[in-house]
Amino acid sequence: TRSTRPQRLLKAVQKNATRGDPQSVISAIDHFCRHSEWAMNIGDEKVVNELNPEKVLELGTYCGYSTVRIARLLPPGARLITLEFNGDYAAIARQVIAWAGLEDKVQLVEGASEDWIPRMKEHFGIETFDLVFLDHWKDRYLPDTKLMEDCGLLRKGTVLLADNVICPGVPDYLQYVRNSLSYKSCYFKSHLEYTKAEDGLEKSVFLG
Ligand SMILES: C[C@H](C[C@H]1O[C@@H](n2cnc3c(N)ncnc32)[C@H](O)[C@@H]1O)NC(=O)c1cc(-c2ccc(F)cc2)cc(O)c1O
Ligand SMILES: [Mg+2]
Repeated sequence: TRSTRPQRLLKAVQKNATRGDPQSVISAIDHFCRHSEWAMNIGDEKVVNELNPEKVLELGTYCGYSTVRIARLLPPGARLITLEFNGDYAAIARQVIAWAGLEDKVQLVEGASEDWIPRMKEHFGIETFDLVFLDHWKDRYLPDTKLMEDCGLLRKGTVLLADNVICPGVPDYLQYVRNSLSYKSCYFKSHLEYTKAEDGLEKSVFLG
């Protein structure tokens, strides 16, 4: 059978990127997406701010592109936990993360966000997160944000960074973080990865 897009993305990484060099992995995936195929990553325009977080949670790993983008910026000892419920994608992402040499900073968990958010404390010994990157099914952003609040995983100053708030769009989530007194929210206009369509990131700081 014909290979899948994630499998072709992984091949492009193994062919064009240098083991242990995260930047070369990012460039290989950018090149693959921009010139050969479109994949649902955060694009090379949506730069993740230098927040210097110690504890990061990513919802929706896909092929691990944004995982590598974030993890390469983490200081020594910092950790990124990323959740992906599609086993095929998780298998690809694991190899992309390993190729970048970031496996000791990244913990990829194969499972659904709604099942694993309540287990962060007892299973990973996580008190609170410094940064959460929301990039999974768009109708899960709001329920999972409320779940993280209820599980006490957000602290004063935790940053929620939500991808695709315009395209495909997350209207219920935007309405919540922009009107809730518990968040200070701002929008970073960008483009849907590798296209001219408008998209953007919403950055929301939890006020406690
Ligand atoms: C949702 C996907 C990303 C991944 O998330 C995993 N996932 C899901 N729900 C859960 C969960 N509840 N727990 C754990 N993992 C979970 C999944 O399996 C995908 O691998 N991303 C997108 O769909 C996505 C789509 C577009 C896009 C834009 C314009 C178009 F015309 C079409 C598509 C752009 C983007 O930038 C995206 O990110
Ligand atoms: Mg996305």
